[in-house]
Amino acid sequence: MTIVQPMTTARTGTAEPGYMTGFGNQFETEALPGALPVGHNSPQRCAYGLYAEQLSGSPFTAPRASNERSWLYRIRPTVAHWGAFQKIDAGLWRTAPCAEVEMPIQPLRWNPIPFPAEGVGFLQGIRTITTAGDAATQSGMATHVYLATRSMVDEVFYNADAEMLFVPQQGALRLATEFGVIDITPGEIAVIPRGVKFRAELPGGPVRGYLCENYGGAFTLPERGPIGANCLANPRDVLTPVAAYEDRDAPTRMVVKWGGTLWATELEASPLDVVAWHGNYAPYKYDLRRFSPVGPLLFDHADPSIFTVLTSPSETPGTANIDFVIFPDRWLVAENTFRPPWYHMNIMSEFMGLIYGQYDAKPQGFVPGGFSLHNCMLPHGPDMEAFEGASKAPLKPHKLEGTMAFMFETRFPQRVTRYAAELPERQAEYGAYGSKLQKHFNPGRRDA
Ligand SMILES: O=C(O)Cc1cc(O)ccc1O
Ligand SMILES: [Fe+2]
Repeated sequence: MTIVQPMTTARTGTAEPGYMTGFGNQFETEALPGALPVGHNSPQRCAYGLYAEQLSGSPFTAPRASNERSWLYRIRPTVAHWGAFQKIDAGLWRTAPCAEVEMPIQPLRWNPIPFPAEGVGFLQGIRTITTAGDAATQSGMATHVYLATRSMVDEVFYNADAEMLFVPQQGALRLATEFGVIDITPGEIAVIPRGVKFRAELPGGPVRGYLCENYGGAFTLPERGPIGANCLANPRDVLTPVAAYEDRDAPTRMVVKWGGTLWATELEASPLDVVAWHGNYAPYKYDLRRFSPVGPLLFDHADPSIFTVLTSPSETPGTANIDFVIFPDRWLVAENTFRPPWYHMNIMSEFMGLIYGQYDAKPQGFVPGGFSLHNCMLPHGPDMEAFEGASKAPLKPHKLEGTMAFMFETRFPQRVTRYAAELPERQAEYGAYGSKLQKHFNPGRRDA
């Protein structure tokens, strides 16, 4: 297999080899000198006999701030691969709308899903936990756990239904994409835009992680408002790969997810054959430990939106199709304050996962690799242990360390799949965790 290493790496500062820094830039990168046309998108004949192809992530007429497209200079155009397709089994992968089971009204929580003893490939290992909205109307999302013990070999995939946000929890994942190669390990995330072909490889053994399929507006960095120009996820820490192509004439299976169905076709060559590209529609990665949290410096617990890494906007300003929020290492300093999350009910619905460490609202039972769902307008908050501990803890500055929980929060109710509802890892007793909270009321004692 030929993976041609990049010749140009418009690298600055702290970027790792093979990546360019910045978010939403107009990037340009070429793996052969002169492969990118200068001042031109579509010359009569492209250098090296390449084909030019535009990949549009937004309508042509989208406003500049949300207009996304790239030009790809490739060995064969994608349409050259368009042979006979066969519908294939989507396994445990589901697409919204998906009303397989009644929506439970309880809070739900699961232990980590174990690896199947017989091993599993990457696409077959995607297990849908929740779906929300409707992929066909380009709104909503699906949450999944991915489990894989085998790399994709002679196989590539693209998703026409959704942008894909990968959140590794165990093991290193290599995403060999049309735009270049992205390596991620737990603590990092990667986003692959809708329509971008890739192959998932496991350089270090089995992988498990969380995956959010975003059917709606492309993820972007949230506005910072009065926070100003710095902190939260800084654009310079977002990394986009430089061009790297395969000139590989070997039978390759291409799987396409389109309209909730998986389709497969046999190609005579690898379609990861983009020698050069330019534009602002491209995959990227980000190390969540670079997130600079901003929080309450004197009293009270702020809304978790202060920890938004990426947001998928809807047509209603401030009402996200999805917010991707993290709970990273940080200092808790608030005085005379109950420091963990408050008890609450929320119009948005909250899927949470734990990458590593302990989550302060649920110190036990919510374990790395596990996940929970607190749906639209269903009450939740710290469990009894967290409440009792935090109500009595001395309020010295305290550092939450070695922890990384996250939330996929959406404006739409999330439906669990039959698979998730029936998983043996579902914690049957979790729904009643709130009933352990004690009555402390004492009308005769104001400073109870
Ligand atoms: O429910 C949760 O644990 C997530 C969450 C955290 C927080 O600090 C405030 C609100 C919220 O929904
Ligand atoms: Fe919540």
